[in-house]
Amino acid sequence: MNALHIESLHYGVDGQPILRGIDLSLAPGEFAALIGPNGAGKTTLLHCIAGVVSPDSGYIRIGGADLQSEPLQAKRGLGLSIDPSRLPPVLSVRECLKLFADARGLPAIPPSTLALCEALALTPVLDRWLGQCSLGTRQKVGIALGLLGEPSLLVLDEPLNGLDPPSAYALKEHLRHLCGEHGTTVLLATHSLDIAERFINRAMLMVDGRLHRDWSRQQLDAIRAHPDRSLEREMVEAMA
Ligand SMILES: Nc1ncnc2c1ncn2[C@@H]1O[C@H](COP(=O)(O)OP(=O)(O)OP(=O)(O)O)[C@@H](O)[C@H]1O
Repeated sequence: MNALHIESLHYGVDGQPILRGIDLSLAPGEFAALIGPNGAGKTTLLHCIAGVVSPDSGYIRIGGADLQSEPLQAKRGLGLSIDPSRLPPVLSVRECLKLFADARGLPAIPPSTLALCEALALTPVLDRWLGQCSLGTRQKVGIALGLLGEPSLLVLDEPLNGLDPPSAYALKEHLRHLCGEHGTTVLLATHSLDIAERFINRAMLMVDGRLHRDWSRQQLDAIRAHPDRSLEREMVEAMA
């Protein structure tokens, strides 16, 4: 069964089409990047998958459950990184993690989340108010919240933005471990092609609300192995 299956997805605002017929399937354990120019529709697609906005037509199935007709079952397996601007400023990092653990039905902040916090250098700020944390720190908290409870499908919007290099490295290694060892599926939207191309095993180029090009694991391996090729260059050529 696919971790994510999308068919003929359309979405628009005020009569303006934003997503123009998306078909996409991700298998368990796939580590996929959604790339593309500004305004292509990447965030909108992630918001449709997370149920933040409802598509005008089409289907989204998460782990076999239809997002529209079985939303609770579909969202049970989904983790979404939280935008740092939406974190409550008057809660401490620990209180916020605890709140999300409660919402997932967990008795406490799971050890795996505390281990991720340690890897992301969040441990020293666990008792600091979110309103007093830097943007990069809140970005890390938003990621830790999305990963809490080890959901089987992770949807991350620009997770590497604002992360210092050691934290970005720790996050990539953590995600790679989740995909490889736990069969977690990751879909992340990113502009950090130079970083992403080294660890993803699938890349999809979105242009003007459509998936324009898809690179498989084998094609990415060939790009990595060639001294003159890069995903950045492939993307520019695909858009020419
Ligand atoms: N609520 C909204 N109302 C009107 N237009 C919107 C709304 N949300 C998104 N759009 C438009 O939809 C298009 C796609 O936006 P989206 O944020 O999904 O793109 P993106 O690929 O994530 O871009 P970026 O790389 O810049 O983050 C843009 O033209 C944007 O202006």
